[in-house]
Amino acid sequence: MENHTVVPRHRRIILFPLPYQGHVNPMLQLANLLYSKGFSITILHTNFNKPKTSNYPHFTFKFILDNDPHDERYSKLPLQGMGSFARVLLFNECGADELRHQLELELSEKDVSCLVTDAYWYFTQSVADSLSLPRLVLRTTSLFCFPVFGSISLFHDLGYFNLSDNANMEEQVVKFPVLKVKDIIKTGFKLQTNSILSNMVKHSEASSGIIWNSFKELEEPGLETILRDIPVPSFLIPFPKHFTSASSSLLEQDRTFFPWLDKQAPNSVVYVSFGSVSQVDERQFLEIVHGLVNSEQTFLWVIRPGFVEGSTWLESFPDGFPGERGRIVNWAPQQEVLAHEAIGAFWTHGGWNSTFESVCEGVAMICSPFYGDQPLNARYMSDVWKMGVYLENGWERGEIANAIRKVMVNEDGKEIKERARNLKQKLNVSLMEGGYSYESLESLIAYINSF
Ligand SMILES: O=c1ccn([C@@H]2O[C@H](COP(=O)(O)OP(=O)(O)O[C@H]3O[C@H](CO)[C@@H](O)[C@H](O)[C@H]3O)[C@@H](O)[C@H]2O)c(=O)[nH]1
Repeated sequence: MENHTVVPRHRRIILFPLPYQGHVNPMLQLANLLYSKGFSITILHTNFNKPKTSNYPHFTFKFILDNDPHDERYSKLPLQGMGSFARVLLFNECGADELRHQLELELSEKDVSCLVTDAYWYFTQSVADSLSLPRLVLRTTSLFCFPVFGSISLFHDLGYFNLSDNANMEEQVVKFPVLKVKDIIKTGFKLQTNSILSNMVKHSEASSGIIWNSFKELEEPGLETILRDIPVPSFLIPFPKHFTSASSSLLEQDRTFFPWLDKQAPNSVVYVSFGSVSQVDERQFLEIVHGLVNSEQTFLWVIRPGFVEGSTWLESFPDGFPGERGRIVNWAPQQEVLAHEAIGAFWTHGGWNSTFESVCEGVAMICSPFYGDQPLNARYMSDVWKMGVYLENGWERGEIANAIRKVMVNEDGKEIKERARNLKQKLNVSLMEGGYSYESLESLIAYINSF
C-alpha cells in the first residue's frame, strides 16, 4: 500500500493540519497521496501535538503559530483535553500575520500550487485570498455531517436545545430524516458552538474546493443534494485505502500483542477503542469492564492514557481481569489491527477516522458515541449501512454484552457482517479504473494542476 516511488517532482503543495490525532492522520495521509502523485510537500504545523517528522523525510516541515515558548498567549493555554481547543480559536483570531509571512517566504522561494488546510483553520481563507493562492479544504468528517453542522441555528429555532423531559426524542430531524432528534442533542452543539461551525462551513464554501475522506456509496442517501448545495467542487477520496495513518501517530504504538492476536481464530476478537480525545468516568469504565466480561468474547482493548477520569481505575478490575481472554494496550496501530483476520467487530466511539477505517476493512461495529459528529456517524452506521449496533442508551453492562453478542455470536450478526463486507467490496470496486473514487482522485490531481 505505502508507495513512495521516486518520480520527478511537480509543484509544491503546502498542507496545514489541525493539531489533533483525528485531523493530523487524514492530512498526512493526503500529503503522502499527493507526494505519490509527484508533488513536493511542505507541512505547516504547530509545535503543539506535532507528529514525528523523522517518519516523513520526504516532506519539509515548518512550525508556526506557537513557535515562541515564551509567548504568554500560548503558554497559558491547556495542552490536554478539550480545553486545548482554545488554541485553535486563538490561532484563528490572531494567526493571520504569521501565516502570511510563512506563505510569502515559501512563495518567494518555491513554485507553490496551492494551500490545503483543515476546515477548522477558517482564518486561512482570507490570507490565501490576499496572496492569490488557491486554498483547498480538508474536511475530516463525513459529507453527510456538513449540512447538519451548518443548521445549528435552525435546530435552535426548532427548539431542539430546549426540549422538555417528555419530548419525543425519537422524532425525525427536520431536513435530515435519517437522524433522530436525540442524535442532534447528543452532538452537544449549542448556539454558542454556532459561530465556530458556521465559520468553518462559510470559509470552506469560499475555498477553491473541499476534499473529503469518504466515498460515494457511504454518503447515500442524499449525496447529490449535498453536493449541489456546496458551491465549490468536492473530491471524495478514501485515504485509508491509499496510506495507513501509522506514521502520524502522536502516541507510541504498542505491537507486543500481535503474537497473541495471531493465535486467535478468525473473526473471534472484539477490538475496543474510543479514539484520541474522549474520556469516561469510573462508573462508565466499570460498565465497559463488566460488559466485556459478560459478553464472554475475546477482546483487545485500547485504554489511552487519560481515557479514564481519576486515577484509581485499575482497582476496578475484577479478579483475574483481563486474563487470557483479553489484552489491554495504551495505543495500537489501529488500521493494522482492523485488517487482522482475527478481528470480528470494532467497538468504537464513532469518530470519523475510526468509523471509516472499519468500513475500509469491512469490520462490523458497535458504536458508543460521545459528541460532535459521532452520534451522526453511529446513526448512519446502524440505520443506513446496517453494519452494526448503536448503543443508544449510554453505558450499561447488560446492553453492552448484548450488543457485542448480537454482532459476534447471534444469527443477526451474520447479516451485519455480510453487509460490512459488501460495503468494503463496493469501495474496492469504486477504486478501480473508471470507478467513482478512482475518478475523484484523478480529477483532484487535474484540478490542482490547473491552478
Ligand atoms: O489505539 C489507537 C486508537 C486510535 N488510533 C487512530 O487515531 C485516530 C482516531 O481518530 P477518530 O476515530 O476520528 O477519533 P478522534 O480522535 O476522537 O477524532 C476527532 O476528530 C475526528 C475527525 O474530525 C472526529 O470525527 C471525531 O469526532 C473527533 O473526536 C484513527 O485514525 C485511529 O486509527 C490509533 O492509531 N491507535
